[in-house]
Amino acid sequence: FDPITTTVLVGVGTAALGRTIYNYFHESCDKKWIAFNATGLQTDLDEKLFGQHIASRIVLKAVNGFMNNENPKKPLVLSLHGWTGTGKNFVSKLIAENVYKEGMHSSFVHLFTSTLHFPHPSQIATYKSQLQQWIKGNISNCERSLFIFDEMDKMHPGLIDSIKPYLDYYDKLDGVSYRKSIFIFLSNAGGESIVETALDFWRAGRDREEMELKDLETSLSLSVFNNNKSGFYRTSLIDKNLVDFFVPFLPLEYKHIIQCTKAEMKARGLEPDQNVANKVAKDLVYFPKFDRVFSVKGCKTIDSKLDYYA
Ligand SMILES: Nc1ncnc2c1ncn2[C@@H]1O[C@H](COP(=O)(O)OP(=O)(O)OP(=O)(O)O)[C@@H](O)[C@H]1O
Repeated sequence: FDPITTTVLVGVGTAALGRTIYNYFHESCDKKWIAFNATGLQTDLDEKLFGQHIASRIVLKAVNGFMNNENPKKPLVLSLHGWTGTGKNFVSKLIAENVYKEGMHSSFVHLFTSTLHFPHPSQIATYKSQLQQWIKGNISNCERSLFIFDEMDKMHPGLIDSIKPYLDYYDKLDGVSYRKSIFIFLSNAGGESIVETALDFWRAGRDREEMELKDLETSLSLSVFNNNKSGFYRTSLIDKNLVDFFVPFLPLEYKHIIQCTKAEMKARGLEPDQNVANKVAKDLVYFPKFDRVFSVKGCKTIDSKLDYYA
C-alpha cells in the first residue's frame, strides 16, 4: 500500500475499533443491549411476582408473542389495572429487565407519571406537543423503545388522544415506524371491581387461583370504560381497539404480604424470617372492615416496616 492508502486504512480501522469499544461500554440500540430473555421473564414472574396468576399469564404470552414477531403490525399496548401496591410497576420493571440489559436504567425505557410530568390541565397543549416530540424522537433513535405511563387514570383525555396515532396500525408515520415499541399503561381504574370479584370468590370459599380473566372482564370493562372519572372513558383508545391486553391485578392477601416481606429480606441479604414477616404483615391494615382479607396498601410500605422490625 502507498502511504496515503495506509493512512486511510489505519484511520478507518481505528474509527471502527473506537466505535466497537464505545458500543461495548455505552448502551446502544442493538442486540448487545436489547435482547429479550423469555426464560428470564417466565422465571421472574413465577418466582418474584406473588398472587397474580392471571396477570402473570397474560403478560408472559403478550410479551413473548410480540418480541418473537419480527414484523409486528402495531406496537404492543398493555393496560395494567388494579388496587394499589399489587405489582403493576413491579411487572413493568420485570419486563424492562428482561428486554433491556440496563433494565429500568436503559435510555430506551421512558417512565411518565401523570401528576408529576403533566400536572397542570391549563398546559395541556404544551404537554401534547412535548410528548409527541418525545415519543417520535425516541423511537427514531431506537425502534425498540418502552414507554410506561403511570397513573393513566389521572391523565388528561386530550393527552391520551395525542399518543393514539403511535399505537395504531400504521406502517410509518412521517417516516418513523412505531411498530416495535411497547407501551404500558398503569392505573387503579377498575381496581374496585376486581376487588369485588375477588371478594365474591373468597366469600364463596373458592380458591383464588380458580379465578380466570373471563370472571373479571365484564365488571372491569364496565368500571373502566363507563366511569366518568377514568381518563380512558373519554378517549378513543378503547373503541379503536388500540389496547392489546387489559391485565387485571388482584388485591393481595396476608400470605402474599408474608411472601413480599421474605423476598425483601432476601434482597437485603438477610435470612428470610417467618417471625419478622408475621410482625410486618400483622402491622398492615386489611379490608373490608370485618373480613380483613386484602391489604389496603398491597405490598407497598413493607420496606419501611422492615426497617423497623428486622
Ligand atoms: N404481587 C407482587 N409480588 C411481589 N412483590 C410485589 C407485588 N406487588 C407489589 N410488590 C412489591 O411492592 C412494591 C410496590 O408495588 P408496585 O409499585 O408494583 O405497586 P403498584 O401496583 O404499581 O401500585 P400503585 O397503583 O399504587 O402505583 C414493588 O416494588 C414490589 O417490591
